[in-house]
Amino acid sequence: MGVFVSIWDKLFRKEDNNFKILILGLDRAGKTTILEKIQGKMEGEPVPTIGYNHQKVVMRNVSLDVWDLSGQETMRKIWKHYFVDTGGIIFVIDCTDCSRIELVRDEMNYLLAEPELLEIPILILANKQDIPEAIGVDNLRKSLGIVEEEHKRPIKIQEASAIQDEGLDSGFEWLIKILSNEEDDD
Ligand SMILES: Nc1nc2c(ncn2[C@@H]2O[C@H](COP(=O)(O)OP(=O)(O)OP(=O)(O)O)[C@@H](O)[C@H]2O)c(=O)[nH]1
Ligand SMILES: [Mg+2]
Repeated sequence: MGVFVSIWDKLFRKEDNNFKILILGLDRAGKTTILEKIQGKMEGEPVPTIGYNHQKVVMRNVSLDVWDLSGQETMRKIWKHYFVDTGGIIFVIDCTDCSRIELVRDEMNYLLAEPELLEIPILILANKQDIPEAIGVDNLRKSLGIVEEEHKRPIKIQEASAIQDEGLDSGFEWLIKILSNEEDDD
C-alpha cells in the first residue's frame, strides 16, 4: 500500500477531500442512469449522452467530481482527454449485451494499460442484473479475463441493477473506502 499512498499523495489527493471520478463504458451500459440514481433524481428514460454529464456528488463526507462520458464509438476515442487527475474509474457494463462483450474487454484492457491511469482503482459495475438473460459476475470475470486479486491496482466487479438501485451503494462504498483509506494513511 505504501506505493499507492505516495502516488496518491503526489498525484490525486485534493486538499478538500475531493476526487475526480470517470464513469466509462459502452453506449447504453447505464452510466447516466447510475449517475442519476446515486443522486436520487432519476426522472424518466435517460437520453443518450452527447459529450458528458458533470456532477458534484457528496457521499460519506467525500466529494466526488463525477464525469459521465458518452460511450458512443466516436466519443470513446476522446475519453483520454479526461484522464488527467482521475482518482477512480467506474466502468459500467450492460450484462445483457453479450454480442459486444469482446468490445467491452478491449475497452477495459485499453484503460488498464493506460499509463495515465496506472494504480487508479476501478469499480466494474455488472449492470442490468434485473434482466434474466444478464450474465453474472463469474461469467463476466471469465469473459474479461480479470482476476481482481492478481491486479496491482484495486479492482472490483460488482453486480448491479441501476434501474432497481441495487449494487450501487456497495460499489460506491468500496470505491470511497479505497479513496478514503489513502486519506487516512496520512
Ligand atoms: N433493465 C435495465 N435497464 C437499464 C439499467 N440501467 C440502465 N438501463 C437502461 O439502459 C438504457 C441506457 O441507459 P443510459 O443510462 O442512457 O446508458 P449510458 O451508458 O449513459 O449510454 P450513453 O450515454 O449512450 O453512453 C436506458 O434505456 C436505461 O433505462 C438497468 O439496471 N436495468
Ligand atoms: Mg449516458
